[in-house]
Amino acid sequence: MPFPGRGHINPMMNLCKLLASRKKDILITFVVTEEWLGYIGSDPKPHNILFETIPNVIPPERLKTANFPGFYNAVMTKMEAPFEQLLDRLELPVTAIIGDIEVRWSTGVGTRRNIPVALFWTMSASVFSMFHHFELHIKQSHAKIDLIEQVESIAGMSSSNVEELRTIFHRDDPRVLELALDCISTVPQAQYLLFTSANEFEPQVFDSLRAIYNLPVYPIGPAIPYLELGEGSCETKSYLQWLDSQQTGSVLYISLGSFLSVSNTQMDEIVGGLQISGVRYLWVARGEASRLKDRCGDMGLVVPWCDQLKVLCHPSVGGFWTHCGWNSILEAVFAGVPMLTFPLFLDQDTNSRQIVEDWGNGWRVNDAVKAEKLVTKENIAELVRRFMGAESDEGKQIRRKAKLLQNICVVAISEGGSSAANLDAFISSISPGKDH
Ligand SMILES: O=c1ccn([C@@H]2O[C@H](COP(=O)(O)OP(=O)(O)O[C@H]3O[C@H](CO)[C@@H](O)[C@H](O)[C@H]3O)[C@@H](O)[C@H]2O)c(=O)[nH]1
Repeated sequence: MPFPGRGHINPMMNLCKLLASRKKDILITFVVTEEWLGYIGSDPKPHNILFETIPNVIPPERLKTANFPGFYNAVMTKMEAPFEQLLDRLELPVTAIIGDIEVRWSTGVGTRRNIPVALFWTMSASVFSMFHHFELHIKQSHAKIDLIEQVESIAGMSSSNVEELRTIFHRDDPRVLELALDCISTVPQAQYLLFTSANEFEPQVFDSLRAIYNLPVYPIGPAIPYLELGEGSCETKSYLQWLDSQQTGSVLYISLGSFLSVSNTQMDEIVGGLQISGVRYLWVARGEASRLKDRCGDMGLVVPWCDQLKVLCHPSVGGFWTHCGWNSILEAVFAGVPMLTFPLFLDQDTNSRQIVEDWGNGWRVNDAVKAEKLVTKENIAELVRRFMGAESDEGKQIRRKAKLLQNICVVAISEGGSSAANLDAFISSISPGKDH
């Protein structure tokens, strides 16, 4: 049961494909709303993953951004009953439920029906840990989340995390933070905890989570579509052909996420800055693609959507300007591409810091804490030129770090690697006949 959003459905489907590839006789029912079946129903998938739907009981995707707290709340309150009705209709008994933590109610369903539940977290383990410690602090001090305004420190949390929580509290709707914390509080009722991360990406955090929770913690990631990289239809996409005609490492790939947009003024500065920089770029701009196309001239290609992992793995792509959604970051890590970070929402400031300060495979475009401030086209041009330039020592350094992390990633998902072993351990523990 994924949360209905691109950044959640994709990793959940990738997780299911990984499970199906390692256990041929598994049968997976992937539950989506009727609206989401329309978006992903015809995507290729193995025969042992089946779609089932629940009615459109939540607001449609096109209204999501206008009232995200309302949408988030609807997922947590309206989907549980139709999900249970669906369970009653299924022919085969369910041996395990994998539920996105952010649907909140899957552990309740599992407990009532005596079905083991694996909760799946689609952000980083570091963000999970930050929310966990904040939730604990609030519970223990009987305070409301606006206590983040006054506190200097919280046990188990770095001062950067406290600052990032403050940013989330101010910039995003506090109701979203409150609901996310509520979801985290359900984790002790689950039987397993799954992450789309690799143990080696956030080793101390995973150690501490294993000490906190009395249940198996499995980092199985990255849950990105690497199994399908070699596949594809015969027709080559025009943007891949365009990339074929560019020089190695010369193209900056830009994507600012699947559902939030930046202000028009900031967008104008980004377009202006790219033009001045002289760097070639491929920009995924969804609804804004046609407006941007007219203004980008012949240095850039603007498309509404692309096969992102294929693009990041293309040899012509030398950098990624990202809004820091966790899936996009994992794809860049897998591809060994350094990042320019431009966080906009919830976990993205923490992700940006992880890239810039912990991993060293990227630079910031905007300062996380002062994200409201406009970044001018002059600053953008200078940064992009420096970032993509082949010669500078600092540029070489982030590219070296990106390759190092890529190697760690490849080892983790290869046979005998930590993520592959965790997938097998999870499969074995939910297989019939095992004692949960
Ligand atoms: O042209 C495109 C653009 C995006 N994608 C895919 O869309 C997904 C986007 O996911 P992500 O990068 O995580 O961004 P969001 O959709 O914005 O993710 C939401 O969910 C994430 C996981 O919970 C959070 O980290 C983010 O902050 C939150 O905005 C990824 O799988 C991309 O590969 C494409 O395939 N083609």
